[in-house]
Order: sequence, then structure tokens, then C-alpha cells
Amino acid sequence: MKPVIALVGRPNVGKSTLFNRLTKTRDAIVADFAGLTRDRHYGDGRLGDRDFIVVDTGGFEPDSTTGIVKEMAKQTRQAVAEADVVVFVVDIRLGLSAQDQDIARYLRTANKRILLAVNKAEGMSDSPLLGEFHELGLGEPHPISSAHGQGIRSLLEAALEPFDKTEEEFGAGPQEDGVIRLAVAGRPNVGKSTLINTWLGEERLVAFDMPGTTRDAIAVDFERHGQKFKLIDTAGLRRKGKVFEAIEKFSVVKTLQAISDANVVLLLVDATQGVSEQDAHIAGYVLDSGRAVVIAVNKWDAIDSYQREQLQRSIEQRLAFLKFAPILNISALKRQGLGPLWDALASAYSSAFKKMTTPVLTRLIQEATQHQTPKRIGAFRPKMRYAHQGGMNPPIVVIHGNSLEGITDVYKRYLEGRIRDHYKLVGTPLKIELRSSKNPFDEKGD
Ligand SMILES: Nc1nc2c(ncn2[C@@H]2O[C@H](COP(=O)(O)OP(=O)(O)OP(=O)(O)O)[C@@H](O)[C@H]2O)c(=O)[nH]1
Ligand SMILES: Nc1nc2c(ncn2[C@@H]2O[C@H](COP(=O)(O)OP(=O)(O)OP(=O)(O)O)[C@@H](O)[C@H]2O)c(=O)[nH]1
Repeated sequence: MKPVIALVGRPNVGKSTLFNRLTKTRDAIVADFAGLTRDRHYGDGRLGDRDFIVVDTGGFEPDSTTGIVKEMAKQTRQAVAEADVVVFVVDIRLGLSAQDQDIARYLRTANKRILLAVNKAEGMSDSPLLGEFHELGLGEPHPISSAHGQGIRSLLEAALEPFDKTEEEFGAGPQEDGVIRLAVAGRPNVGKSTLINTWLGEERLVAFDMPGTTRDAIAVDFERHGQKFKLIDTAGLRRKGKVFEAIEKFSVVKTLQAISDANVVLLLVDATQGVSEQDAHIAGYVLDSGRAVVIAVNKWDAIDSYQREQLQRSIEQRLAFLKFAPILNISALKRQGLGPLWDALASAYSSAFKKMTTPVLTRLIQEATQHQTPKRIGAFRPKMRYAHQGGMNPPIVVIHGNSLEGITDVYKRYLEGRIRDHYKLVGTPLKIELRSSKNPFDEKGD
């Protein structure tokens, strides 16, 4: 599982700036789409080949007892509880404050790995001002400048140090071993546990590991018609373990971790509620992850035909950015639509791991160009030469050529459509990467 880093500190010390710096290195699979709501409090980060999740918290005032401030403190506590590492951010220009002392006192009791980041320290890495932060009793202060990107790498290295190298901690990444790693995501009450209990009542349960610690995900292995599945970290089953009774019902962190450990995500939407803001958020995380997706509208039995029509339209609109995902209507309670759902999950998995050869991909892009030439931008017309597969789950197609920076998003989508049609890809995003030869003059004339 990806380690989780929570950023904590009083308002205005630069947490959001640090968050943006830690998360912007990851390139999102697609650009902005209408309807895609991104949550600025959770993001994916990467250091070398190590992935992690960053959680930004509102300004933290541990003793506040009222209104919105109290709510912020509650969310911060949850973020700390779910984190593997807490980065406590302070401001060197304002110096150590009583509030910092309060936060430090709270953090020392939280029983977590804590790193102290002294922000706004550009050009001050040797400053004697750093010394006073030792008082917090949280170890060596790390001088950083979030705004200027100084000291960030060594802070991250220290943060991720306990997770070094063990592949398990970072998730083995997408694997194709015939076992479909499946995460069921959806907001509380959508019917996750009903669906899972229905499945597990009907299919052959192979193994069920109760987690030993909060870091372990629950994984349930089962088989259907000879196809092996591994169900990852399901909220409904978690409820039965008495160890976890105190955990919030819905956790973004757990959802993000489960999504990144999965090959295929089943996104459940509640037919009686429509697509909520929270559904759109979860869908946004799924999109960013690059995982295969199937959308199932549960409780289909509970709405009438007029509502069904309305709902279908609103799903198509609000989740338009997941239009590669098939949408199925099911009733977990009445056991309806479950056969087609299995088929959709299996097709999404095989699409995500589709093998695409260089000759076929190259032929596809050549045919696409013959059919519709990319527009000339400036002096050069983009010229695609060949394409090969660069990854799976999601499938990545890398196209090589000249002046490819001139290829527009519209043209990219056109190429994507042609590749999708040829390979009959359903339920998986497809990523296209363009690599231009450095100097178009070098190959002029051919
Ligand atoms: N000089 C300097 N200023 C910084 C640095 N990082 C952030 N700032 C500035 O500090 C101010 C607060 O930054 P934010 O990132 O919004 O702080 P925050 O802790 O997220 O604040 P809240 O959203 O109120 O919790 C902004 O004006 C930033 O430009 C830094 O490394 N150096
Ligand atoms: N009509 C109808 N009700 C359903 C269906 N599936 C679940 N429900 C009901 O929806 C409610 C919530 O179901 P749960 O399975 O507990 O939902 P959950 O997503 O696991 O909820 P949390 O555990 O709170 O995250 C229960 O009252 C279920 O009986 C369905 O297909 N049709």
C-alpha cells in the first residue's frame, strides 16, 4: 500500500504550497474535463519510483471547540490517525509560537512518525533561527522552502525512509497474474456491504485475512466460474472487525489506497440519491489512478421508470469524464444484474492488460494519419513514425515522431478512439504519450 503523509500546522505556514509541490510531479492521465471535481486536500506524489499519498489539513488549532474550527480539528485528527508519517509545518519567519507548542504536544501523543519541516527558509538553511524549533522535541528540524522547492527532496527521503525498498509497502503496481484485484468504491450507504455479502454468499470464498494493524488492507480471495478475484479493503467487512469500530465510515485515504492497489474499480452509485458531489470526487480519484473502471448503479429496483430516465441522463453528464466506463444497473439486494456485472469487470480487466504489438500500433497510427492528417503548427507538420506499448493497467501507447508537440488534444482523442475501436477496449483509460525526436532538422527530407 502507498504510504500516507499528512501535512499539519497552523494556518498560513505554507501547507498548501507544500502540498502543491509534493503532488504536482505526477502527471494526471487526462487534462481537465467538465464535471470533474478535484479535491485539493488529497493528492498522489512520487519520489523516484516511489508513490505516496499526501493529505493536506486545514489550519489546525488543537483546542478549538466550536463550529468550523472544531470540524477542521476533527478532520486533522482523522488525517493524523490515518497517516504513516506526519509532516508538521512551521514558519521560520514567524518563529516558534504557543500554538506550535500545542500542536507539538498533541502530535507527541499521537504515536506517529513525525517530521518537523521549517518552511519559508529559502536561503536560511544554516540560520540560527532554526535552533529554537528543537524545543518542540520532535527531532532535527528540516529547513525547507515550499515556494522555492528547497529541501523538499531530503524531507521526502526522510519521510519515506522506513518504507524503503519493500515493494509490498508501495504496492507491487499493476500485475497480471490472472487474479482480478477489485476495489469497490462508493459513498456510505450505497450498498457496498450488501453487494459484497451477496457475492461472498454465492461464490466460493477462498481466503479471508483479517488485518493485524490499521495499515493492512483487508483482502478477500474468491473465485467465480474459475476466475480468481481479490477484493481489496472493503468498508463493509471492516465493520465486523472489532478493532476497527472506531474508524470513520468513509475514508478517502482508504479509498485511495484501495484504488491504487486494484486493477479494476467498481464504482457504486446509489440510484435513489443520484450522482452526488462525493461520487464525483471518488470518480475523479479513480480517473487519476488510471485503473480500469466499471460503474454500477445500485438500488435500481427502488426507482420508477421516470426516475430511471432522469438518472441515466444525470450520470452521463456528471461522470462524462469516465465515459470509457460501462454503466450497469443492478440491485445488490434483489440480486439483479449481477451476471452482466461480472462480465463487465472481466472485460475491463482484460482491456487493461491488452497486449498491443508495435507493427499493429504503427499501422493503426499510419491509417489514422491517412484518414485525417494532423494540422500543421508553425513551420512543421507533426509526423508520427511508429508506436509501441509503454505499459499496462492503464495501457499506454507511446508514439514516436517529429514535431509531435503540435498534436492537439482533439487529435489525440481521435487517435485514442481509433486504437480503442481496434482493440475493443472497454472500461479502461488509454494513455497516449508523444515523443518527438529532438531536432526536426535532423531528419528533414525523409
Ligand atoms: N517566503 C516564503 N513564503 C511561502 C513559502 N511557502 C508558502 N509561502 C507563503 O505563505 C503564505 C501561506 O501559504 P499557504 O500555502 O496558503 O499556507 P497554508 O498553511 O496552507 O495556509 P492555510 O490554507 O490558511 O492553512 C502564502 O502567501 C505563500 O505564498 C516559502 O517557502 N517561502
Ligand atoms: N432497494 C435496495 N436497497 C439496497 C440495495 N442494496 C443495498 N440496499 C440498502 O441500502 C442500505 C445500505 O446498504 P449497505 O450495504 O449497508 O451499504 P454500504 O455501502 O455498505 O454502507 P456503509 O457500510 O455505510 O458504507 C441498506 O439498508 C440496504 O438494505 C438494493 O439493491 N436495493
